[in-house]
Amino acid sequence: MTYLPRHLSSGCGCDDLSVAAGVISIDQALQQVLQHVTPVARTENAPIHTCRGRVLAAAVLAHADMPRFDHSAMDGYAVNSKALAGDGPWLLPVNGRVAAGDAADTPYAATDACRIFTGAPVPHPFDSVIMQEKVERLGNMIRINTRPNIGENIRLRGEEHQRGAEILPVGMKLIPRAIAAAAAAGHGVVNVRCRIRVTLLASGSEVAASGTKNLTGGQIWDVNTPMLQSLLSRPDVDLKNVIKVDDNKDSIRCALQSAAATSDLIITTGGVSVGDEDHLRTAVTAARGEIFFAGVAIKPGKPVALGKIGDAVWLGLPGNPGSAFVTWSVIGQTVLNTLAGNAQVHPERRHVVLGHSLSRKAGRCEVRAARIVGVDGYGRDIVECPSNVNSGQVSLLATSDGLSFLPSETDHFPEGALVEFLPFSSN
Ligand SMILES: Nc1nc2c(c(=O)[nH]1)N[C@H]1C(S)=C(S)[C@@H](COP(=O)(O)OP(=O)(O)OC[C@H]3O[C@@H](n4cnc5c(N)ncnc54)[C@H](O)[C@@H]3O)O[C@H]1N2
Ligand code: MOO
Repeated sequence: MTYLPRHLSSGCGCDDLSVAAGVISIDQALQQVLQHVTPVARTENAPIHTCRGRVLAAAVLAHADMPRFDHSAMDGYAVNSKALAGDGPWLLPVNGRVAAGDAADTPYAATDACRIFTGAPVPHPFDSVIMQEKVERLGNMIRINTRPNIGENIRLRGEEHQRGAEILPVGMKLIPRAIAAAAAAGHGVVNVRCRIRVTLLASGSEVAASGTKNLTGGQIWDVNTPMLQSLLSRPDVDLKNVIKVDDNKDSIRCALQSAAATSDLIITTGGVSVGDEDHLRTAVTAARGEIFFAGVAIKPGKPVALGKIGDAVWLGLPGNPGSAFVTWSVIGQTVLNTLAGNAQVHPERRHVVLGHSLSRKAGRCEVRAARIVGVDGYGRDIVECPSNVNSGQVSLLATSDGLSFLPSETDHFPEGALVEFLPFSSN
């Protein structure tokens, strides 16, 4: 059987051969992210039930052995199997009763039995619990026909983990199962990274609020703001400001400077390309910011940029909504996960099978929305992609299942080719 590795690494794994002049590969862009972006240092203690989606800033250690004491896994009778002489059946007197919550610190005679219930501590010297269905009750006696195994139906102290054991590692994103594990280890509060303070800035004089009635001239509805607001609606993000700015370098510079004072991350859309009305890069520089890269061999989304203004990271997404979505998914998520201290910085990709042949112009790694249409004989998902991509179109994204990655140097893909796939469910 052929095993394909689950893709947790950075790029598309194939876009580092020939890239257009002046742009870097997706892999290189993601390396730049890891080089320049560091986790936000602020941490806080929070009640565990509020921590879904938050990132652990300190490992969760067990406050006690788990289970904390030997206890019964069944309702029945605790007996001492070593005291059952010869062959059965055996008759034992039932002296005592232990229920969940009882202390059970009084020892019993070795030849006694004790009524016991699920979760109750097992008193000394009992070494097994017989389910009540397997016992015949005769007044104050029980009759046992089969010798119980030592340890039968007893959960032993520390068998799951010992006091001090690491239950959850630093950098883990808390899912409900992890919250359960923290609670079982004795924690009511955990230490998590503070939420990442984000400013979202949509640039473009033509951009009008989504839903605006009676658009005039060259106005368009704002797609990027609601799209990114919803993508940023996650527990590790505090979306502080949502701003719209016209294509004016000074206005953009002012907005960036004030955002930098209150944000860990500034996400802008539009104005990041090379035209006279594209002011983001010059505004970042005018705000005494630094640009790490501007231009990646990704289609759509080539002008995507990363930099820093003061202590705030700047992520410049292109204006075309399809490009903004793709670059957010491929690069932005890694930026945010890194800031959030999440140990898994890259969204996880897997391999899927192309359900049809596809030809295109090589040069950039192409990231196309894809729909899962079936499963092949090996259980691998089969996907279909649209025949071409327009970075302004987002309606297709809404009905797709994920993004497929077409390597930069390849211009023809036969039916059945394996391609990388980033499922939307993990976004
Ligand atoms: N001479 C060149 N021109 C362009 C290049 C290039 O390399 N050389 N790259 C093209 C590519 S690729 C992209 S992608 C776009 C991105 O440019 P910008 O990031 O500067 O984006 P804008 O020009 O501001 O806008 C592009 C497009 O998107 C619309 N838009 C902007 N904001 C929103 C919004 N919030 N909601 C919906 N739509 C939005 C805007 O009206 C434009 O139609 O540059 C190419 N040009
Ligand atoms: O890279 Mo752009 O997003 O093709 O239009």
